[in-house]
Amino acid sequence: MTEQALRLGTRRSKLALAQSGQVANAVSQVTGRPVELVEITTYGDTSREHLAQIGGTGVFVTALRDALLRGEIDFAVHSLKDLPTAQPDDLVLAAVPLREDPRDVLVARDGLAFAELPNGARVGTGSPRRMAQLNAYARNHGMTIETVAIRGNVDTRIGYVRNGELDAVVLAAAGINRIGRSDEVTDFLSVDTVLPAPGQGALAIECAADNADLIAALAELDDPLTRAAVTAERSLLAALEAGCSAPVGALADLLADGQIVKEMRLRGVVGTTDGSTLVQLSTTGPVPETYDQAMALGRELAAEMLAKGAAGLMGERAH
Ligand SMILES: NCc1[nH]cc(CCC(=O)O)c1CC(=O)O
Repeated sequence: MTEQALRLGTRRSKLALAQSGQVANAVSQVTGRPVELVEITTYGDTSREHLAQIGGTGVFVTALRDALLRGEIDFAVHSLKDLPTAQPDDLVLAAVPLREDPRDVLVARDGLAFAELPNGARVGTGSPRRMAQLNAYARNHGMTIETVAIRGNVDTRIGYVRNGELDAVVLAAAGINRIGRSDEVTDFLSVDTVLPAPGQGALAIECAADNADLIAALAELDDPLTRAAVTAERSLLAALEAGCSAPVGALADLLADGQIVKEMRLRGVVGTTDGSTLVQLSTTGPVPETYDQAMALGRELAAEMLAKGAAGLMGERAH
């Protein structure tokens, strides 16, 4: 008798299907069971509004979570950066696999790097976080750029450069890699210039809290250091009371002395979208061994950023 297939709920976008396909293979290896993809349309997929306007929080995940709670699917794969920081009691993040490249990248005409863009260049991004940091960099380097609010899937956004409407667009490296279009990248933006969104480049595998057998099996796909890093980043976001469409960047990484890992560093930034003001700070602490320690690192940095006026820069709160 063949074992019953596990049902993996996924969005239908090319990116979602690519990352769900990868996870499906990994899950079928660790469980020995076949995995079947169940495609689900979310509000974020159908709404044509700008994410900053619809609030951002959870627009890509609510329909998947509802399907989990109704028992229509066994687990769901999300881009961690799209996941609201509040975790519902009846669902658990069973695994956060090893994160891939967390950076943002530029896709520009004529192979241009960001610093080579001509004055007046039109740079497309729907993300207030990217706008704030790109505009701040431009101001500090005597460049003038015009950030243009766009949205749409990765192919659509690259299309704006191809058809000449924009000089460049900014995307997540992880997304462009996962759909196999990394040869379009003309510049990898240093995290010293643009801190990524909290959780960027990481996936989250979520299932119902009462599904103990599946939770135990999925735990094999968890990467504890990725989980510690994204937990600190998301704790910062939560403590700033910001949503995923707020102009907040964060990245946790490990500081090593030779081969020996010494500390975890958490960097954070909040700014106005015109780039005229940025609050950018970092803190370090022991490499977290528990969820609570990772959370504490994020809260500590948030407190320092709030003391420097971060709250006043976030504009309208998503919630
Ligand atoms: N905002 C949508 C979104 N959610 C996750 C990714 C990319 C993959 C990731 O960060 O894991 C993207 C596209 C992008 O920002 O370019």
